[in-house]
Amino acid sequence: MFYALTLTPPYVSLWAPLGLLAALSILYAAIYRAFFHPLAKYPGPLLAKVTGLYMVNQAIRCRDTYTRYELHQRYGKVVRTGPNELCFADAASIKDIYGQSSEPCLKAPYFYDGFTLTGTSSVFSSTDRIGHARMRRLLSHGFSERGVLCFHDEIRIMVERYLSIMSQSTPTIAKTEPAVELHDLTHNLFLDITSQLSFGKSFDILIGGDHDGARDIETYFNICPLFGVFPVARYLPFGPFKAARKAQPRIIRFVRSCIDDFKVRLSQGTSQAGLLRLMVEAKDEETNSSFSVNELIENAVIFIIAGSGTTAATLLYLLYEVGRRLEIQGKLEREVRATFPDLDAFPDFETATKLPYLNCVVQEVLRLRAPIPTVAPRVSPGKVIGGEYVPAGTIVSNLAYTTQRDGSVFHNPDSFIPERWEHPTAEMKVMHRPFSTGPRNCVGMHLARVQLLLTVCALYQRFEISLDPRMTEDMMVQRDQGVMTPVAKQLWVRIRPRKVD
Ligand code: HEM
Repeated sequence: MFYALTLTPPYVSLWAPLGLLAALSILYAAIYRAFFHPLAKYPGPLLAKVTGLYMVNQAIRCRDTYTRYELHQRYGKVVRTGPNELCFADAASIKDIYGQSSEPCLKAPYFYDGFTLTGTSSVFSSTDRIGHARMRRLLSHGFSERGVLCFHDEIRIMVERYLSIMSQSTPTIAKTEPAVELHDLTHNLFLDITSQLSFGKSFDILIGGDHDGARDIETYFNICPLFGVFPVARYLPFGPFKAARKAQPRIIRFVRSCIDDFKVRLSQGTSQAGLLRLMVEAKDEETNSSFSVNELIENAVIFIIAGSGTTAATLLYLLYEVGRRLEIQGKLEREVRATFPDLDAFPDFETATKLPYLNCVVQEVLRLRAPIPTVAPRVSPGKVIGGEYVPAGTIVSNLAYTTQRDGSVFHNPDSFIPERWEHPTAEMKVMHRPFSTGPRNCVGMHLARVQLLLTVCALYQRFEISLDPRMTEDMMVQRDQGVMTPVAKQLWVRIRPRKVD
């Protein structure tokens, strides 16, 4: 022991000053960030002001959105959520951050760079203004409200399949247990539709069960948002990181083969309508360019990621919120059944989109249970945001989760009241943005609406639906993992096919 002690002085002399220097640098950075940084005047938790690890910890615990919301309740409409980050919840900054502008706040690369398979950007992950505008032009025709109506038949076929699986399950299960679980079935419906449109070939999970490509995409995209924040995570040799790395080349091979097959069918004149066809055939006049193969891969995959879980979660929450309120359910059923009385005639979108109460219900679900009300970070170019100058390079966002619950704009903000949308105020329209707003709003908004309205109309047209008593609010708490989905991953309902004399 004494021998050991006699060895310590040289180490002490080497490490002690280094340790002291490190401690002093950390202390200096913390004091600077808390009291002298250009963002020092903004309120927020002390820990968030001095280290980005505060919000990283919230994200790892799936509490990023909830924590930001709580911070807005505590500190007000502008909160410093990181050493170099401000999170807003007022009306003015929505336009300043996300609106069309000659000085736009571009998407923050640290967040969006992770969403790539090949190293090429998709329309979602692009952080470059000009490159992004080119992709939006290439996609604009097919994603327009008229454009997505070309996919009506593909969508109808899948929804018919979904309904038929439900009516088949009901009588057999009914002998012992008159309930059907809709969470997985609904996710599979939208995975099947989106893969049909994006890859020209459906996963067919509704009829065929598990699909390797779908599993790989889920494995990779559950982890890849971390790659932007911690690039080193791409190379970690264990657990989900390793699984994601292994899935990556398989996804690229799979999507490339779908594209190749599709091009053959296109040349033979046997291909169907869909997003892939739109992308393969699109030409941008302004740059005289088309999508490269890697851009086709990136975009086809991002449509699956951005388009299936979001639409599924919206439908599940609609069935849940409506199912809990008999009065609302009755009103919706009466509207749908009076409009589409013939059970053999599948509802059409042009009629469905004009149903006033249905539209109110969808708006209210998207207000209270939006799938992406989460942080959408942008970089300030150095401009006035929400009335104050925000220095260049500051990460800024405006949280829809908070604005859509603002009690000064939405009365009884935590209650589900579709009627509030019968006469929305101008402020409600600004604060409500489930599909975001401005040049980076959701390109798939019209497609989502077509899928949702057709499925909801067909469900209430054909079935008597009621919530199973086992459903509790705890099961439907939104799990905050980028896309907000029911934590229990279950929605149990009782379903009886309707009979009309
Ligand atoms: C109810 C369903 C949906 C909701 C609530 C929704 C919501 C959103 C939101 C909030 C954004 C902005 C995200 C950000 O800035 O980080 C977004 C972007 C996007 N969404 Fe959707 N989405 C839905 C369905 C879809 C569908 C069906 C597709 C395509 C098949 C799609 C494709 C995209 C893409 C590609 C972007 C990026 C657009 C760009 O940056 O130019 N979404 N969506």
